[in-house]
Amino acid sequence: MLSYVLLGCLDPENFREFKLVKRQQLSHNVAKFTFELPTPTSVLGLPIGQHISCRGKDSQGEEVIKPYTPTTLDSDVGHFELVIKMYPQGRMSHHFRELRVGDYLAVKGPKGRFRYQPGQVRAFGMIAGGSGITPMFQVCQSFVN
Ligand SMILES: Cc1cc2nc3c(=O)[nH]c(=O)nc-3n(C[C@H](O)[C@H](O)[C@H](O)COP(=O)(O)OP(=O)(O)OC[C@H]3O[C@@H](n4cnc5c(N)ncnc54)[C@H](O)[C@@H]3O)c2cc1C
Repeated sequence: MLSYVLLGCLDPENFREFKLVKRQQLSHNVAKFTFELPTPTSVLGLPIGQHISCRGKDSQGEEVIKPYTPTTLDSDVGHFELVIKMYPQGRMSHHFRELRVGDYLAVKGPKGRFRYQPGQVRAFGMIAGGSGITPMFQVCQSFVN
């Protein structure tokens, strides 16, 4: 775990820019965004159960910062993915709707108090709605791995 923190690409104090390399539409208002890490062996450095802050501009050009949970783990090297539901009038949704391959996203983290250690508990109960599935998906993936 410590090595992930040391080698991770996140900075809890400053935003860092990551390049969008793939955008895949999953439904009419949900898309998967794949961002490149600095090297093919880099890890994001996000403890399981934690999230990142993403910074963008709304339709008025004003800065907006919102939390998101990558659906990838640190075992996925060289990239990380975000699955985003875009709301018609959502402020950060506007930023993601406009984001094109080759653009950069400003990200800061890790954020959050919950930290899951594999084997920490015998059973997990989860309740999630809509895009709230993303943190659950992250923890579920770590069970499977
Ligand atoms: C820990 C955490 C992790 C998260 N992870 C994810 C994730 O992985 N993926 C994901 O998609 N989301 C995730 N979210 C939710 C995310 O942070 C945002 O809340 C979400 O993307 C909406 O932000 P927004 O700025 O686009 O919408 P907002 O601007 O906050 O709008 C929210 C709602 O209000 C409506 N609205 C806004 N303005 C108006 C208006 N003028 N008139 C009428 N309606 C209006 C919008 O249409 C929308 O339905 C996460 C949240 C948390 C707390």
